[in-house]
Amino acid sequence: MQRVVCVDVNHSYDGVRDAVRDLRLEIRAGEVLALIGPNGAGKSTTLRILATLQKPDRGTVLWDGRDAWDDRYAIRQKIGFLGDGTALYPGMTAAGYLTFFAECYGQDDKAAKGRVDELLQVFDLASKANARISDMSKGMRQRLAIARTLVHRPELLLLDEPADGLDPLARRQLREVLRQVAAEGVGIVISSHILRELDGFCDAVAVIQQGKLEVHGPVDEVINRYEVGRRLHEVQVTRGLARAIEILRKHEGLIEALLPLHKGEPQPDPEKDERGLLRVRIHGSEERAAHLLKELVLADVEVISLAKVRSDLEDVYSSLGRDKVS
Ligand SMILES: Nc1ncnc2c1ncn2[C@@H]1O[C@H](COP(=O)(O)OP(=O)(O)OP(=O)(O)O)[C@@H](O)[C@H]1O
Repeated sequence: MQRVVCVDVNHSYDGVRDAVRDLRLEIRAGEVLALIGPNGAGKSTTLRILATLQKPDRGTVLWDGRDAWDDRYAIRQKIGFLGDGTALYPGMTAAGYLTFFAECYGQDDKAAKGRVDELLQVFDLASKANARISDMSKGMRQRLAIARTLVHRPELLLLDEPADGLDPLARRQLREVLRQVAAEGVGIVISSHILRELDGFCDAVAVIQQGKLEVHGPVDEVINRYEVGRRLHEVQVTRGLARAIEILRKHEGLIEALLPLHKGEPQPDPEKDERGLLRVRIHGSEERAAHLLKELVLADVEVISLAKVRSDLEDVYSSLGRDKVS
């Protein structure tokens, strides 16, 4: 697979409300696409349509230019899918479960054993190979479910909220595994309503709200388009904190937060403390930021730096929320 494209995909379950509307998405080989949206936004529906488990009412999914629905039986062999209610058979062992799926995909005993051992290692489950699924923790079961999606070396991996139930270490491990899988040329779509999980890990992002795609593109491009990166700045003050606040307050809505200069230090009190970190949103040109810095320095405020904060997807998301409200 080189490219999977959704072309104007629409779907409604009840004929009244659109679960997804005019969806245009593109997934490329080796790319991790984050599908982000609140509950009920249409993420699972999108993934099910991409997996050819749901026929869209209108529009098509093209798999290297060919209609995926028409070719669905062949295409399903190339897809790894983790749905939101993936069944695990509690009486099976971890190794038995993976072997069962490897055999379903037609692997002979030797190939199946090799692949199962490899996946148990990768997902840190080797010591649980012979444990019954019913005796495994939620996180282990989730790792096993994800391992199952890779048994047949898919070309497109579709994961619906895969980090659900994983602790922070397991989440990091999952990100590392998925980056390796992507590096082998697999296209990955991963849905979540928790943005922090996906920031800094995916190549492209699609934000979906009420069935409609709000943003789609490479992460950096999306962040730049929303200009959130350019707006948020941090001013590190070592002397003259109260004066700095007074000056910045003259510019309405500028100050977002006052924080300690270093993590772990107490919250500064501008009446007593000289040092602090101010988070400010500077709209407009770079010259405006330079001008503010000059104003601070001329007022004898000692500033270590006034610098842009690299924005993350969280900012894009909340900026979208603001756009919608206003
Ligand atoms: N099987 C179904 N029958 C009827 N309506 C459905 C069905 N599945 C989803 N919907 C509706 O379609 C809309 C989109 O749901 P979907 O599950 O795709 O969203 P989601 O973004 O995955 O949400 P969540 O994060 O809560 O899983 C919702 O309004 C939901 O109620």
